[in-house]
Amino acid sequence: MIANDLFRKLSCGAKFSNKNRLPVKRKLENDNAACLPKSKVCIKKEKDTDYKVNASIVTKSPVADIEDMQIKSEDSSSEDSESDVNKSDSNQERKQLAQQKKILPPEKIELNNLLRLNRLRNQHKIHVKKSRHSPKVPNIIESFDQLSTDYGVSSRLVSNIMSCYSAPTPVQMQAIPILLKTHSLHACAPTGSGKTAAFLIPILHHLKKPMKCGFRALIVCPTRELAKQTQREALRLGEEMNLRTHVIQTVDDPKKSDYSFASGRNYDILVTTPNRICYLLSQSPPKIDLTNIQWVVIDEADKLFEDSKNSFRDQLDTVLNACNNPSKTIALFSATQTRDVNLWVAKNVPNRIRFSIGLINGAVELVEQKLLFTGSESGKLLAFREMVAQGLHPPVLVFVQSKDRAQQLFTELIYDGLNVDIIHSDRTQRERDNVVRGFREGKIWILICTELMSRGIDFKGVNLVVNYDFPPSTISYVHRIGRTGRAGRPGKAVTFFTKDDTVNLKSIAQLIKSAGGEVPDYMLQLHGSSKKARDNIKQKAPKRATIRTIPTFELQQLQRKKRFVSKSKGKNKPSMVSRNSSKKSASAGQSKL
Ligand SMILES: Nc1ncnc2c1ncn2[C@@H]1O[C@H](COP(=O)(O)OP(=O)(O)OP(=O)(O)O)[C@@H](O)[C@H]1O
Repeated sequence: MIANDLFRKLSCGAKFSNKNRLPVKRKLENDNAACLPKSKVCIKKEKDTDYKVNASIVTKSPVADIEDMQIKSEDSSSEDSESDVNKSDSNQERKQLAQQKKILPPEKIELNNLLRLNRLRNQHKIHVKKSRHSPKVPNIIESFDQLSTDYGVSSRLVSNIMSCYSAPTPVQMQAIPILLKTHSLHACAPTGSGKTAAFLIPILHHLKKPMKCGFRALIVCPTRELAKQTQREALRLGEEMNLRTHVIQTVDDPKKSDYSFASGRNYDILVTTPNRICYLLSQSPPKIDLTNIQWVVIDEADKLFEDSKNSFRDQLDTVLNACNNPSKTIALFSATQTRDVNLWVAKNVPNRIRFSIGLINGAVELVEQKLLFTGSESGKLLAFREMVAQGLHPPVLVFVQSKDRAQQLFTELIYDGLNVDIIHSDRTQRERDNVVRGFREGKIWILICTELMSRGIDFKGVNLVVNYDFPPSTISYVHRIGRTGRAGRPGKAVTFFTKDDTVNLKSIAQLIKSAGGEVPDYMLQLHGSSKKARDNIKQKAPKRATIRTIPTFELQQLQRKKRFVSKSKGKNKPSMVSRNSSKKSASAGQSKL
């Protein structure tokens, strides 16, 4: 077929007499055998083209080939009238097409399509993990248009989506069709990869319009900030659909916190933290009715499963018992996964589909990551000031390990004349809301925060994350630095460390390396720390010296001591510093920087 096709192209415009009408294949062979200089050129061309055609066939899928053939046969029909050869050519093509159709039954075509979709899954690093009880995994979607053609999603919703986003992200490609088919799901996808829209779009589609039967969807988030952000996204995607998305503001005011059966039930979607919902359920009679819930989404699932005083596992049991609709769909999303969550999900949602995008618990490759040894606490402050002096590009998020330290750093930086604020759980809700708004609007350039803000919060265009205090775990690291490098944008993350931060240093260095970053070899060769040490550091942050500028006088004293130490070391005398490690580290920091 290829030779015929080529021949037709090369011979375009030439006239053939009847006696030249040999079968095309034979004619080409004859031409090759007795080639004149002119025909040599033709043959050479023919070979070039032949090569190209062959190459394109190799790279295309069988389905694409069939489509190609159909297009070619249509094209050639216009040329056919020009010569008899072309007519016979076209006949032959039609025969071959019919033959192909015979060779490829509809199932085979379907199979080819599946192969193509699987190739796309690999390309987007979508890894589906099959389990015994999970249903058939729906095909991925490649564009948002498919939502209306394949799933009957309303044009209103599709146009809302397309006014926000042009194409689905990998997690959306796979999660949206799964949830549109109302299958339960457990998905793990990198920070900033669009998980929120992945669950909101199917929920908005299924709920369609407001109804007076109370909450039909429940989204559980670890913090109120994240709940409000999810509500905002729901309002944006559900514009003009009139669905009512509610965040519980208060549980103390009886008038404002009655969501019981008798309360009018003018709500559709509830976004909340587990504590609030459990509190309302624990009232007698319960102040919230969840009997009509068809969708339960657990966002940041592994955070909610972290052991705390009010273990979320118990809370979740309470919540799921209250959502007693047997046909509800349960979806769990997170950027990181822990064994605990996997075990819980396997036991409680056995029929879920499980998939992940890219490396599980990996850092986003778009973030340029750096580990910076500062020697001591005062070294950190110097390093931060140095970064400011060199020019910071706001907005910048700075993570510290406690509220006290947030306040200490704030006090230092505000006197440097920086446009800085803090957010932590001791601030009132109004203060927290104002700070988040100020940061979003660019009024605050540097936001100092605790672990509270490490999960889920989507500040547009954060340029830099500074881990002023070393994160308590690799998972915390992934989430903290995931506040930058979101939705395909690049970002930077700098993590300060001192000699007190060795427990997770190796694993974080490995993580940076696997995301394509550079780390010194010695970090990768460190001994791995024990599980006990890792658990301890998660439970209790290391004790650190107060964040404060060391007055010049004190600094001189420290330097004198340092000189004394180095002299006495030279004389092999016991070091003063070895008896006072914090001072030793302070001086080390000064020298380093
Ligand atoms: N299809 C898309 N195309 C472009 N941007 C998108 C798309 N979907 C979502 N986004 C944007 O990507 C950003 C991150 O989305 P989102 O907050 O849902 O991420 P996430 O995966 O939940 O992150 P995290 O794990 O940190 O919670 C948001 O600003 C969102 O508007």
